[in-house]
Amino acid sequence: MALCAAKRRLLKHAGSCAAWARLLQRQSSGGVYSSSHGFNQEEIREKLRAFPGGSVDLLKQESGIAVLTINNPSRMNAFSGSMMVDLEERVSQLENWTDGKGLIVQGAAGSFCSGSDLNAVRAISNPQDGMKMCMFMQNSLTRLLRLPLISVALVEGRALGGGAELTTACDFRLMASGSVIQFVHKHMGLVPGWGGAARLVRIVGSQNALKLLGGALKVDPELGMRIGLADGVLEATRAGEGAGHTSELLQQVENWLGGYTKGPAPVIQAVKRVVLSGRELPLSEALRTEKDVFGTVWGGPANLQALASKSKHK
Ligand SMILES: CCCC(=O)SCCNC(=O)CCNC(=O)[C@H](O)C(C)(C)COP(=O)(O)OP(=O)(O)OC[C@H]1O[C@@H](n2cnc3c(N)ncnc32)[C@H](O)[C@@H]1OP(=O)(O)O
Repeated sequence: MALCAAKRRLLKHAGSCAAWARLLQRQSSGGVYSSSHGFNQEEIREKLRAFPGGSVDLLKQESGIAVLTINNPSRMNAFSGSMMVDLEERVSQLENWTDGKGLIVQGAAGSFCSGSDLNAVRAISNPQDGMKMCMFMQNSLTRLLRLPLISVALVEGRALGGGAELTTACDFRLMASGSVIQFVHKHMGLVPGWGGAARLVRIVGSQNALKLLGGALKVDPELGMRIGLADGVLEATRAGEGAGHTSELLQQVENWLGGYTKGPAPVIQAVKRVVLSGRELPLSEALRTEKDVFGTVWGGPANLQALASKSKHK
């Protein structure tokens, strides 16, 4: 009898593993463009690598929270071509991180990101190359937002242009006092192209998005909180800027994120998946996905443990 129950549990677990694999496939293969759209990833990678400088660094921590750092301080963390390729590679690593629960995206040395590197932009200003860069970055940022991790942008200093778009590819944004998010595209004769407009509308609504893009408004933490672009304001206790100041802010963000990532990785990842489905899919498809995700945690170790401990939620 006990053997049968154990076998049933094992079969159920195998079944949920298969469901899990299907979900991973469905949600993380998730770029927007493929070869059917004339998108040749290898070709654009090669082109982008011709504009080197800076890096995008990934630190995966035992806590299940990773830190992704946009690192090009001499250009206010602008994205060179090679950094765009780096970003895509880091997203791939995060897609395969089974123990992951949360992600913090930050800029190095006290500033978030000043968008695309204007030197690279000038060199690829022809429409064909611009489209390719745009598709490449849309794919990477869409995959970033679709990671089964709860993500937060730590906005310190300035997030301009593509940097502002990057903040919208995270689930949450926490703004340090004195920081600014600004969609400066209009001043550059542009509109967002990294998916930032589509995501912004979903975050702040079309009225606010139109104001932010049409006016190239500077969003400080106060305005950010008012329109729902910011989810919190970070106040450092140390005066000024510098390494201590930055690591104090990072610690504050880790603590904040810890409030949402406490628990086993499969459960936290399942939470992100059901919210992501609700956000992106038509209702009937979202409901079916929710059922599949539910199947991955129902009768799982955390669920059985909670049942055994007769937990109460007072
Ligand atoms: C679809 C994507 C669309 C886009 O992202 S378009 C790009 C939008 N971003 C911009 O236009 C940013 C332009 N930069 C600025 O406004 C200012 O540099 C910024 C960020 C406010 C900082 O101002 P300051 O604090 O006065 O510092 P600064 O101007 O002396 O800058 C320090 C060094 O960083 C460089 N830098 C800043 N942003 C850059 C960028 N995006 N691409 C390439 N280089 C960039 C800047 O040129 C300067 O370098 P250098 O010391 O003169 O060699």
